[in-house]
Amino acid sequence: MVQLTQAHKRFGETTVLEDINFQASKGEFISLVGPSGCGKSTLLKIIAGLHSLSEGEVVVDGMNPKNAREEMAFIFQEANLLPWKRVQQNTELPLKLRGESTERRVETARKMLELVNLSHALDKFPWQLSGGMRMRVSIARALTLAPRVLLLDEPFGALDEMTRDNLNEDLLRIHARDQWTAFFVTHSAAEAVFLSNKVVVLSANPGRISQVIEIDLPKERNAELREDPAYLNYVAKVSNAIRTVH
Ligand SMILES: Nc1ncnc2c1ncn2[C@@H]1O[C@H](COP(=O)(O)OP(=O)(O)OP(=O)(O)O)[C@@H](O)[C@H]1O
Repeated sequence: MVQLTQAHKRFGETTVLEDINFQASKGEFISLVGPSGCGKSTLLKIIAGLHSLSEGEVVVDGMNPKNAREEMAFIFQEANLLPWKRVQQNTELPLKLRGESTERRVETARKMLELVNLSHALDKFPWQLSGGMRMRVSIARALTLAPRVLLLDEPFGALDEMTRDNLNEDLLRIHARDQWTAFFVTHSAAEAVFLSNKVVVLSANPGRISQVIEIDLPKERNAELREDPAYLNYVAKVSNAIRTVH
């Protein structure tokens, strides 16, 4: 679904990403971790077609990312909701921009808001929501596009631990249903392990793939897993890989 071959990215004289070779198949959940500034966000933006490569190739579903934009959705740390629009209208926005009919927009947005447990909040404005609820709207809005690739840049970084854990579980439930391919940037080893089947550890200056850690845990994951020794071992392994990366 996503393939990077000999990918290099420079900003001016500075090489930010070097020699990135990686591929993700349909339905994989890949987390990107590594020290601050190692190029995680840049890598997501390259896959999204928002930055172009200096050398090498990136292919999304057989296409140049710029031609695959309709297949991808991006979720940022900020929910970026329009303050003067209600939850329902905020969620419909991408479909409106795509020129979908009102009927289809309304129906799809309602379904996605139901999926993120926000059916009770359709008429609220963003300022009437908690941080976790705003992020749920942001997820619902991205899902209206029925993406095949979902790119998430530290989406839960600003939330408290319990809200983050709940959202992680919801995200996995939706992933099991829809099977998009996910690239998820996080600073949390625990979050990366809980969500992913692979954790990519990047080193900094320049950003290179230091390790790919396969997470061999059951596909169905719930709150109980957080106390499982196998899960905790993986968290220790990923934490250690981030700490010792060079
Ligand atoms: N548009 C840009 N122009 C120039 N330099 C950039 C640009 N975007 C990012 N950089 C540089 O590229 C490097 C990687 O940035 P990036 O945001 O991808 O790192 P990151 O791993 O996501 O960091 P963090 O974990 O702190 O969010 C940084 O040194 C940054 O200053």
